Amino acid sequence: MNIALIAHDEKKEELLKFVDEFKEEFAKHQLFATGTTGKKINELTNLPIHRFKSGPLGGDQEIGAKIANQELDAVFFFRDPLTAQPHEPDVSALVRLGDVYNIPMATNIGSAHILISGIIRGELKHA
Ligand SMILES: O=C(CO)COP(=O)(O)O
Repeated sequence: MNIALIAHDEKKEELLKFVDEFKEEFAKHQLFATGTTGKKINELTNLPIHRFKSGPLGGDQEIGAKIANQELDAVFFFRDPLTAQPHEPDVSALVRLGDVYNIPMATNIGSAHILISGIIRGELKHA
């Protein structure tokens, strides 16, 4: 499966810990990320990961384009709901496209655990 991993700055530690915890599973998939998130995941886990631009510089839009081209099967997007983002329109556009194309998308650690469980069990449509 093609999986995108994205986190806002205040949520990066949480996503890193999550990816590290499920490293064995993530290693079985093709991973994509926004720039800084991908760099940090790769440094921590050594997992190969395709990095797009940093979110505020267009990375969210690049991932959105991948969704529109139906090239992503699942998205983990740990959003920070308490901090204003300069690229909020891009964030909304990414989430919107996820809904347009019915892409399973976890936007917090609670739903992330459910989504990774589904992936591990092969319950996703494209798994
Ligand atoms: O801003 C982001 C998502 O909206 C994430 O971008 P970075 O991974 O480059 O920090």
